[in-house]
Amino acid sequence: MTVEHKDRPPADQFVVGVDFGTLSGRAVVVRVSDGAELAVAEYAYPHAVLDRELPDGTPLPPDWALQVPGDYIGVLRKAVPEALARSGVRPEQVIGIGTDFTACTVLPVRADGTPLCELPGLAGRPHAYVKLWRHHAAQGQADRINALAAERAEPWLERYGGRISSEWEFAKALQLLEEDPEIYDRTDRWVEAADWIVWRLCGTYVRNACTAGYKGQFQDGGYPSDDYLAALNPAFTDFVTDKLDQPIAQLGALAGRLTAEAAAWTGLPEGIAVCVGNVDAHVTAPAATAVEPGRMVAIMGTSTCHVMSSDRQGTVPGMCGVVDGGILPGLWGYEAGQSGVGDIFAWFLRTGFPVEYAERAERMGRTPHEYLTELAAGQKVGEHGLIALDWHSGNRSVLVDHDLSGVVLGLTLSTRPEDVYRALLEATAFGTRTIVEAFESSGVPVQELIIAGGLTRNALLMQIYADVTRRPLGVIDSAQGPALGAAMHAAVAAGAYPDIRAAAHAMGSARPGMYLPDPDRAAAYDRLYAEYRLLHDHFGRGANDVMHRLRRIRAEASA
Ligand SMILES: Nc1ncnc2c1ncn2[C@@H]1O[C@H](COP(=O)(O)OP(=O)(O)O)[C@@H](O)[C@H]1O
Ligand SMILES: O=C(CO)[C@@H](O)[C@@H](O)COP(=O)(O)O
Repeated sequence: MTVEHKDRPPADQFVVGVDFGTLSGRAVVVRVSDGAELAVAEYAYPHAVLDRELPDGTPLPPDWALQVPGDYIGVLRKAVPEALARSGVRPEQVIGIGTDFTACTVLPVRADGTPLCELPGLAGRPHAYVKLWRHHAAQGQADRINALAAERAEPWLERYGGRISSEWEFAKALQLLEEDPEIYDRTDRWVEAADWIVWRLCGTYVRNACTAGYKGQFQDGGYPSDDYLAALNPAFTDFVTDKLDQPIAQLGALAGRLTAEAAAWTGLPEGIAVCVGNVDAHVTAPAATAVEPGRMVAIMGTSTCHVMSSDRQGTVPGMCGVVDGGILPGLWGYEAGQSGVGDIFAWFLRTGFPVEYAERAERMGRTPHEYLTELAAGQKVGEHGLIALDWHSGNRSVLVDHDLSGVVLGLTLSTRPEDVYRALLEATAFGTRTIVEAFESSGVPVQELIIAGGLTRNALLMQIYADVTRRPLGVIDSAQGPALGAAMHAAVAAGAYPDIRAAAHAMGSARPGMYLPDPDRAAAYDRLYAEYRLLHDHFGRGANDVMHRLRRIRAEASA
């Protein structure tokens, strides 16, 4: 069904946005004319993240993080029809569906898109599964990729701040080749989950420009050369030609039409527009109306991604990449990030939240996060005497080293759980300030910080970020920013808007200056931030390599 473009679409047209996060998928039914979200439904992945063992019990080494692709189909079969039912919208009123995904979340598939982990006899092979974005076991391959690229002065390296991450497509594929060549050989396509889910919806495999650029190193019309790949590993020479290369489409483009199978899963009409895939961070920028240069959106959830468009092409040390049109057409899209944020807070709840605290929280009707946040909120800056490094999941920006690890300094016998929890909240704010300062000192100005993602629910965390960064914080209006962004791109793909900027002005919204920096707290945080940066450089830039030595000791012990 094609939609005639009008100045403002009719109020009875709707789109569905589906945000595939780390632990769950969220479907939202959105009104095309104004971005109103009529209903949302969430489906938690039954297998969550496989980081200890496969479903059949096969053990996994440290730093692995896999997922089961069937869980993603569960989101289409459960969350989408549930959101549609809750919305009261009739299926025939829906003109398109858009999706966004975590990235780089990649999987090996056969030519028809069948994941290798679903093939007979491969359920016990770790490399046959989806490698989640935070799969960090390819750091060795990433180190070799970086060393060889620097040695050969590969032109694309500077587009990624000088270092390629172990989280991205080439490092993960090289690990697959070198650790399970049979699975590598049986892989017809190496696919981003962002594109695989669109393939499942419309039967067409097209790569989206966002993951191709940031995670697949596609720059200036090409990938890293075959002879560079051959120098990495001769068996890797044809990786791009044989397993990666595929037509690339711009964000907001039409990937195809909803198939009969996907219509049966979702309850949506066969033939509606299916938008090209997108990434959960980048898709959120227009939902937060950040369509002008210099407006940085930090999507804070399990991890944090910092995305910002600029009219300047620059090199920011340790950024995740700069891609022409990576976020918005016609502008350079920058990405940076912190691979552990909400994940670090979750780790502390698993390991440092005493039973008596849990009982008190339950009696008060608070979640563990809410309870610890309330206890921590009353403290003055620095009162706990702690400082932490937010590297429990490695460091994505600006050091790009996932063999680094977390630190909490200053512990005494009187340190309480709420003290450590607050120190962890603050450490992630120091990490964001480090990134913002890297942009500023590289000549790429950050005019405004807008927060999106699940962590906007924590007001103390937001205020800490305002105080630490000494910047007013805007907050996106939508509690489902990525899903709204995906819905907006679906509206463009369905022809309701000429481009994503027009959709952003009609459907996106954010509140500027929701959290303002307090001068006294900001001054107190400057002292703690100075200590954070000393630790950052001491442990992260080679002065003391103890974190890497500990990993080697652990690897030897676990071997
Ligand atoms: N009130 C809270 N304060 C701090 N962290 C929270 C709170 N609620 C949830 N989290 C963390 O947020 C993360 C989930 O973020 P969310 O944006 O909902 O999902 P995703 O990262 O999958 O998109 C989890 O790691 C969880 O520990
Ligand atoms: O890395 C990216 C985007 O480039 C994210 O998809 C990844 O950090 C996961 O994000 P979430 O924390 O699950 O929202």
